[in-house]
Amino acid sequence: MKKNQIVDLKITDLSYQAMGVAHYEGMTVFVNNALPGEVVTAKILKVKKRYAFAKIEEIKKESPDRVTVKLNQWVQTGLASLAHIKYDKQLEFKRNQVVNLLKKAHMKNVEVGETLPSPEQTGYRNKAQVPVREVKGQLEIGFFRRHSHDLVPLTNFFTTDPEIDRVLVAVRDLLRKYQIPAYDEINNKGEVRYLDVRRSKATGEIMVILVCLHKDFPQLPDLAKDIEKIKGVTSLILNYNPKKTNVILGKTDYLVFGEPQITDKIGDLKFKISPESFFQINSLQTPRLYNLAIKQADLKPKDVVVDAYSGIGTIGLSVAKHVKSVRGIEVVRDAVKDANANAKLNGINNAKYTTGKAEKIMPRWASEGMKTDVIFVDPPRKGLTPEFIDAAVKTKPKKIVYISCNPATLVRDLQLFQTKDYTFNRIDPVDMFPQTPHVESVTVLERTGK
Ligand SMILES: C[S@@+](CC[C@H](N)C(=O)[O-])C[C@H]1O[C@@H](n2cnc3c(N)ncnc32)[C@H](O)[C@@H]1O
Repeated sequence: MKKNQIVDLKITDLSYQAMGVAHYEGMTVFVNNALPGEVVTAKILKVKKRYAFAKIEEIKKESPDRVTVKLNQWVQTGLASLAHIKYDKQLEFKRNQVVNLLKKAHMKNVEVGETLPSPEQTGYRNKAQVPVREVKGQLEIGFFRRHSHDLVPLTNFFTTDPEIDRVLVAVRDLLRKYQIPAYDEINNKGEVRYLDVRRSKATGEIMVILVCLHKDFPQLPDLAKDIEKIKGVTSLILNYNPKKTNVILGKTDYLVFGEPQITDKIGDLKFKISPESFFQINSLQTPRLYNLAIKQADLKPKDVVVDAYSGIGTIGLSVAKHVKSVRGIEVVRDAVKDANANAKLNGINNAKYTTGKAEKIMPRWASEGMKTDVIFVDPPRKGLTPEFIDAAVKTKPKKIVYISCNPATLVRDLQLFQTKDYTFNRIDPVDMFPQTPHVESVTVLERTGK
């Protein structure tokens, strides 16, 4: 097989990154945008030892699950790489990810629920973080083409709240008006690197964060005055990121106008959110995810609860009024400040959040003799660490409720829990990210030993 070769392929599967999978002369070929059941003529783009990448030249037989996508760029950029598949098939795809990983790990007798659909399938994101770059001599916002830093200009981000798209475009136009340069990542020059916009569905407040190379620039006062006039915008923050790095946000925020936080709601509780703090991006699906987790936790008034990887305390504070106490752990200092302030804001006085790495704090608590009843964990994609798992089980919780955004690390961690007298019999996938291959899920582990 050679680069640029044209081949006919029968697509038999969908990879976990949503690429069509075919086999050709002993090689596995990943075909962008192709669906199982399709027959395509494809051009080989890259050849490795055992696999290759290809792109479709022509679809000879189309899958009945294919839907027409208004903008090809949504699929090309990875912004919405499942958008060409019917929604019910997307849900099936996500469930299958979990089923296949369990099978690979020889984990039997586990029921995998149907994926809980999201109430909104597009426009559901309450936050957008979009790169700003110069393309053909003009400042543009958009999304990077998959596996590259080539900006594809966009104004409709499809999965983002349309009100956020409106603000993104308005700010882009102002950056052009004041001739503020886009970031040039090759030479680490220019000014605006990213636009980060958050909108609270509950209050309508909109926070704009300009991620900039410098702390200040001459046009900032005039730009700020105009941004303040954009309908709905309640605060502007300059995030200072001087480094040559792929990390989006720098370490320092400067408040240009408005409140330093945005207020959102989950159920009856209010949450104040700082720019660096994590907040679930699918506002309508979040309470449904939490309810699924909390219902299965079967909490009692005497329970001591740990909320690990707590963000701004959304899970722990949602249960605090029904249990004895909540202790939370979170690594981002501002998020911990938000969590403790959010406890006060909601009249909760039995919840306390601590700054630090969960894999360091949990062993400390265990060695101090802490006993728990229920532990909620909601780690980032890399999952838990053996140190955390060891310490968590030492505190002897009846239940560990694992909210996961990566089924591969989930299954790895569940295997380790099984060696420590914890068992589980079902996993419930929840669609937090429609049109993308991301799989969220809830698993409840129960203690079997004494
Ligand atoms: C998927 S978010 C969940 C947040 C929260 N439970 C929620 O539902 O909004 C994961 C959180 O873990 C935090 N985090 C990442 N690594 C961590 C670590 N080693 N120890 C503690 N927290 C960590 C992140 O800052 C983020 O707030």
